[in-house]
Amino acid sequence: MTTTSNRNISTSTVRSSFLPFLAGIAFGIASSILYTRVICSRNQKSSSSSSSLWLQPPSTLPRFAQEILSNHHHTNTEKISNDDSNGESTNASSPNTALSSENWTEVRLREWEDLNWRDANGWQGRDLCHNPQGLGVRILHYYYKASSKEMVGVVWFGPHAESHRGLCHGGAMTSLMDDFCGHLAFLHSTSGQPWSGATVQVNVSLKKPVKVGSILRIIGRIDKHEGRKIYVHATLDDGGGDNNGGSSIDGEEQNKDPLVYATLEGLSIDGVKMSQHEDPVSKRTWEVEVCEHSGRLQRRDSGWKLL
Ligand SMILES: CCCCCCCC/C=C\CCCCCCCC(=O)SCCNC(=O)CCNC(=O)[C@H](O)C(C)(C)COP(=O)(O)OP(=O)(O)OC[C@H]1O[C@@H](n2cnc3c(N)ncnc32)[C@H](O)[C@@H]1OP(=O)(O)O
Repeated sequence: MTTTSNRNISTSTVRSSFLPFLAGIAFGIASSILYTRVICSRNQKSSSSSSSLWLQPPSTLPRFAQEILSNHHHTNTEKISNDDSNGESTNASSPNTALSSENWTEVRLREWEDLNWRDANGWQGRDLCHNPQGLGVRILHYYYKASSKEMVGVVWFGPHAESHRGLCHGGAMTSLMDDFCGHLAFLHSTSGQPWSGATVQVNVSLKKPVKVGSILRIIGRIDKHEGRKIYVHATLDDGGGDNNGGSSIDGEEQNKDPLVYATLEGLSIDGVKMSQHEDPVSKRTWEVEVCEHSGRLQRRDSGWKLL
């Protein structure tokens, strides 16, 4: 009898001390599940929204960029030559007014777009300014006009160009200027050889901080060609609209004076053979033709015809 009652007492004591313990464990598990679900989903939401915002340029480009793109429809084919006419008008107007002309050609290099081809043909990595997956500074489009030796580009400053909080590194702007100077010089090069030339001076004046995520315009021209020296002037600006990743759609914004972020005085040397490959890739030529998809005139390298 005594034994039974002792057992009953001890069982009920165990139960009464275990129940709160079990309840505590259950509560703990439930709260940690709840915490994980709520907090993680919140984190996932914020990280997925930031990645969709930052990992690609915005799908709607600012007005100036849309205008640059829409002004380059063309229906004629023409054969490339290294003289300045190229069947294009000889209007030596300022870069801004020249944008209304149809005689700009989009510049396309296979090594910027076809990464498998790039890897198979001796490149070791990705282009600093033209990597289609790049998150630093990325040139989305370049247009060249041989008659006036001008070029214009649409540029995206991605999340990996950041320096000060929310603002881009001056080196991102300078890399862009280096690329612009090199391309303008090589497009105009007398040698006609691919990748034959080098930028030797990039004097960049940084005028305003660029926000991460901005889409800006780079526009410039060859000022002087003295022997092998090609002098380039360029401006990085907002194209006359809102620079914050998308311009205002109303017409007033469009007519504002462009906000200048940086200017370049650059020098490239024509005909320098920087890399010593001797293969069909190094013997490419520029070709100007209408793109079968967009109907737009393009200046692209003949490497598109190589396997
Ligand atoms: C065809 C279609 C198919 C498609 C093909 C694609 C085409 C590609 C198109 C687009 C791609 C564009 C990609 C652009 C990428 C951006 C550009 C870069 O990143 S380039 C890499 C960074 N730059 C360097 O690494 C240079 C380093 N420097 C050097 O290696 C040497 O300085 C070199 C080889 C350039 C010197 O060349 P020397 O020896 O042939 O020439 P010397 O005689 O020294 O100079 C010639 C003239 O230039 C002046 N000069 C040279 N360097 C100078 C400097 N730093 N400042 C001022 N003047 C300089 C000299 O005083 C001389 O002038 P005086 O003729 O005597 O009046």
